[in-house]
Amino acid sequence: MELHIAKDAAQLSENVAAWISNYILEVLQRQERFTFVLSGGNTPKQLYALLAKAPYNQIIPWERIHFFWGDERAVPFEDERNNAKMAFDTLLDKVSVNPDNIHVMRTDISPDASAAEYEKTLKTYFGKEQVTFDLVLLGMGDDGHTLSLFPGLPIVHEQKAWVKAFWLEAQDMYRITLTAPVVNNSACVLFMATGAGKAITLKNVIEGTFDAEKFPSQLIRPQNGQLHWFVDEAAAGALEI
Ligand SMILES: O=C1O[C@H](COP(=O)(O)O)[C@@H](O)[C@H](O)[C@H]1O
Repeated sequence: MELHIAKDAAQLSENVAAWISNYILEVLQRQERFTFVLSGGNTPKQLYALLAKAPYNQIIPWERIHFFWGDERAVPFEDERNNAKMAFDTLLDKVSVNPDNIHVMRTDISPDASAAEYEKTLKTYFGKEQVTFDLVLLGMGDDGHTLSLFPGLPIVHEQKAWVKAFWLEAQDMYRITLTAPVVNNSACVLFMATGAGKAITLKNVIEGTFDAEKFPSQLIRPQNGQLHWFVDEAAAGALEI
């Protein structure tokens, strides 16, 4: 695991934008297409806005990138809480992506149907054996959740399904999420976490004993890939390093 600490959230977003851009360009020297899994929530908004502007809007070959989502809130696309809408508003509507390469988790059908359809999409793209994303961008909630893997819920233990929908009582909505084993097959996973509100949880996730039931972000350990944590000083405040 590599830990990268930035002064604040703005600097963090700059650092991640530069890192991702270099990584995409490097990987695309070896292969034709790049698979990029986007996260939702607040943390990546600044990053997406930066990627949509110079120099990144010009140097990244956007038409060669396939976009996927790590999780979705099952609310209509027009709803501000919809993770895909946030990515369209901040990034995808502003760069020259190929619309056929954008693979959203649908919220206009039932959550279970959407999860089944997404799993089919992944199998069509990657083949039936396993998914290997080039880059998975993740956030971590103050409670230690990542994707839609929330503390204390059965979804944390899912080993078989690649994508699953479930009712999230605490937020009065369905969630659709990739599962931990799928993400752990990726070539690279990059977490972003900012703010003092995440400091104690981050310490538990990175330095604490393994308790995925309590801190699902601990489940993310790519088997053969890289794991990067990009955090700001406020989030890193309780770490011992
Ligand atoms: O609900 C979600 O939360 C996490 C973390 O969000 P943040 O607002 O603390 O950055 C996010 O990564 C996930 O995609 C989203 O659905």
